[in-house]
Formats: sequence, structure tokens, C-alpha cells
Amino acid sequence: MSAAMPAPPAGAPVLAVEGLTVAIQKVTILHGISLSIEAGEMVALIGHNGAGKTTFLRALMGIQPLAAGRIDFAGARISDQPLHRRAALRIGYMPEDRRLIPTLSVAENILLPGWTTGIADAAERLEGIYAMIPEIAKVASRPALSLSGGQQKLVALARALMIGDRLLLLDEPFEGVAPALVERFQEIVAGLRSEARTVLICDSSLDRERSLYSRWMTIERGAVVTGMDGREGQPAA
Ligand SMILES: Nc1ncnc2c1ncn2[C@@H]1O[C@H](COP(=O)(O)OP(=O)(O)OP(=O)(O)O)[C@@H](O)[C@H]1O
Repeated sequence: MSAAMPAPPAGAPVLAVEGLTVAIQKVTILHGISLSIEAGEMVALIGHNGAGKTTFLRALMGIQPLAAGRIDFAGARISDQPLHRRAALRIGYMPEDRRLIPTLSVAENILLPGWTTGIADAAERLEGIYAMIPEIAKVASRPALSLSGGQQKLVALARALMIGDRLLLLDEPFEGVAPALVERFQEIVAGLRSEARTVLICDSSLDRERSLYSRWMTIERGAVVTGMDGREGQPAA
């Protein structure tokens, strides 16, 4: 547990989002999204290309400013906090486009968020990640740019795991990789679920991985419209 962040009050969701609204260049992209995620849930947010999934995750990470709404994490308001303060919250983010530093080695890419947030046991965490994803250990000293796109996605997942012990946000982890690697990603994600990690996964379809999730929601035109638990979001305007 991070020293910087107290445990959430009993019964409080890990993540609670209320009325989250984002506008880009005066166009409203996200229309008042409200949702919450409890500890140990693996939740899917499903939507077509352009539905707003990436924008939502970027807003959670503080990369994309909010026009309105609030984000509570572990019982504390984080939407008012500057980006650098949010980095230490132990939220791991795997962006859809990977965003590795090409000239750094695989190991350095994974360790980087551990170093920047001052995690004391980054080396031990790296060993744990190698145990979970042994194929990464085999390429640990290679520069990230020498890997295939699918391998780079695995490294981006590993980097999110380095600090994401409170919450993992995975943007389309199964997209754009060869079928064999999709199966491997599913295996790793299933392992995270069995460890009761708290995870939000965005994807464009539910077809392949429905059984992975404890719950799913649908996002359409910037609004969350349905959830398997019967909750209804705001329909798109
Ligand atoms: N920087 C930007 N400038 C203008 N429009 C943007 C920008 N970023 C996102 N959008 C628009 O916001 C909407 C949501 O995009 P977003 O990338 O969040 O969707 P997505 O569900 O993640 O889809 P994809 O899987 O294609 O990334 C789209 O209409 C997109 O064109």
C-alpha cells in the first residue's frame, strides 16, 4: 500500500466518477460520464472507434483536462490535483499507442514509472513482472524499438503493472496484435482477475473476452449507456 495514499474508507469504491465532461476545441467529447469501480472488479468499457474510451482514460489520468465533473480515487478527490500529484497514486495506465521510449531498453521502460514515482521496491516488482510475463524477461535488455508491435504492447502492459497496484487502466490491450498474442494477453488479464486486481479495460468489442470481466459498460458518442449490472448512464445528447 502506498504511503502517499491512505486506504479508502470501508465500502468506498476505488474509483468514482461523477458527471465527467470533456471538451476538445469547444466540441464536447464526453457528456457527463458517471461510473464507479469497486476493489477487485475487472470492468470493461466497450465502445466503437471514436466513442470516447481513450479520452475518458486520459481524463482519469489527468492528461486531458475536465470541463466539468469530478473524479474520486480511494476516497480522495483527485480531479483537482495537478498531473504530477496524480502520478504517485499507483494507477497504472497502458495507452493504446504504447508510448514506449524507443531507445531505452525494455527493462528501463518498465522501471521508468517506478523511478519517477520513487517506488522503493521497483527491482523486486520487475522480478514479479518477469515471473508473470516470462517472455518479457527474455528481451529485457533489448531496446524497445527492436520489438514487434505486439511485444511492445506487452511491455506497455508490464510498465502499467509496475505502479498499477491500486488500479490498472488498459486501453485496447487486445487490439492490433496477432491472434496467438491475443490469447496470451487474455491469459495475463485472466491472471490479474484471479489476483483480484482492480482493472478497467477499454475495448471495441466484447466478443472474444466476455468471460474475463466481472462487469461491463457500453460507451457511445461520449456517454455511458448501459451496464450489465442494470445501471443506466446518460444517453448521448
Ligand atoms: N485531440 C483531439 N482533437 C480533436 N478531436 C479529438 C481529439 N481527441 C479525440 N478527439 C475526438 O474525440 C472522440 C473520441 O475519441 P477517442 O479517441 O476517445 O475514442 P475511442 O473510443 O478511444 O476510439 P479509438 O479506439 O478509435 O481510439 C472522437 O470523435 C475523436 O475524433
